[in-house]
Amino acid sequence: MTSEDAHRSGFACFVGRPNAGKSTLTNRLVGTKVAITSSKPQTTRHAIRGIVHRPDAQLIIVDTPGLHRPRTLLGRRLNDLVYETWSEVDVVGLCVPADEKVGPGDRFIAEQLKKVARRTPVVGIVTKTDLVPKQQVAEQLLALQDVMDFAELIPVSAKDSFQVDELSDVLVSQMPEGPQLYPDGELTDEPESTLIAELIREAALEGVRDELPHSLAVTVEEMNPREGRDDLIDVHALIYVERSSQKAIVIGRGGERLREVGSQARRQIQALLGSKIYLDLHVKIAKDWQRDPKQLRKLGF
Ligand SMILES: Nc1nc2c(ncn2[C@@H]2O[C@H](COP(=O)(O)OP(=O)(O)OP(=O)(O)O)[C@@H](O)[C@H]2O)c(=O)[nH]1
Repeated sequence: MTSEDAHRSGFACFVGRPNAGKSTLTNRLVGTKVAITSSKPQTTRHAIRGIVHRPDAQLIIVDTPGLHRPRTLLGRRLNDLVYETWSEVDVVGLCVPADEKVGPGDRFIAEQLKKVARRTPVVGIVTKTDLVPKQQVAEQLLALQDVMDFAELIPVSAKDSFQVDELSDVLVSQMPEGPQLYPDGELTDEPESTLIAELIREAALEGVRDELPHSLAVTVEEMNPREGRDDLIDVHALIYVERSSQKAIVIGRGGERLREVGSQARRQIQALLGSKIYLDLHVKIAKDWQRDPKQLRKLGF
């Protein structure tokens, strides 16, 4: 093998302001749903890895939470996690949606990238190109070029799969030569319970008020095959909120919302596990958990 066609492997992560399309792009690259997506900003909390298997390369994608003004202990921990990720990966993709002007938010992220991860190459990605005419994509690429020094610039649409393979090529070209790091067929190294908790959180966030997202956390307390049956798994999970008013929102009138959340999450979890599940969901109040180090640890932060 010459170095031209040697196997490459490494880590990539996407950054960008909330709603830039990072999770959707990760899912499209990996080809299955691993990171949660939502029209609400800042819903990605865990560094979920999706793995792209190619004959010539293995690309591990780390999906970081959004950077934001740290008002709580959780906010600070999330930002630290972002900075740590940036300096450890082989390449960062800075995502800017085609349908929104390049602005102070993007420049702020670029400045942080230059400071924290000077040695990490950055690829500029214009996302959601399906939403605007070609001319506007070209203009967006030009505007993005002024933000920082990019290793490469590329427009993509996760929705239409436009240029997604090309993006994969560009990211792989920044990886060092190296062997496959994960076995074939593995899509993510997150434990199943974390993915399940994320799916429940996603379902619980659907259609609720803007202030709720950061107050919601989900833990899977237990997950066991039903005794005497090999086709059913019992999953017991807790949804944590901070106040009784939030508990009321999540549960809904007569428990209606919680039932909807449960049945939506159940469908997704069944697809993930390939098995029937019984989902037992409870809502608990953990007062001000975002400010309490002990509670944060318990919830996995
Ligand atoms: N039309 C179109 N919409 C997209 C595309 N990619 C993402 N979206 C939508 O944009 C919204 C945000 O997408 P996400 O992937 O959740 O964005 P994100 O950057 O991960 O968001 P945070 O987790 O909040 O940081 C969702 O409603 C997606 O459906 C795309 O290629 N085309």
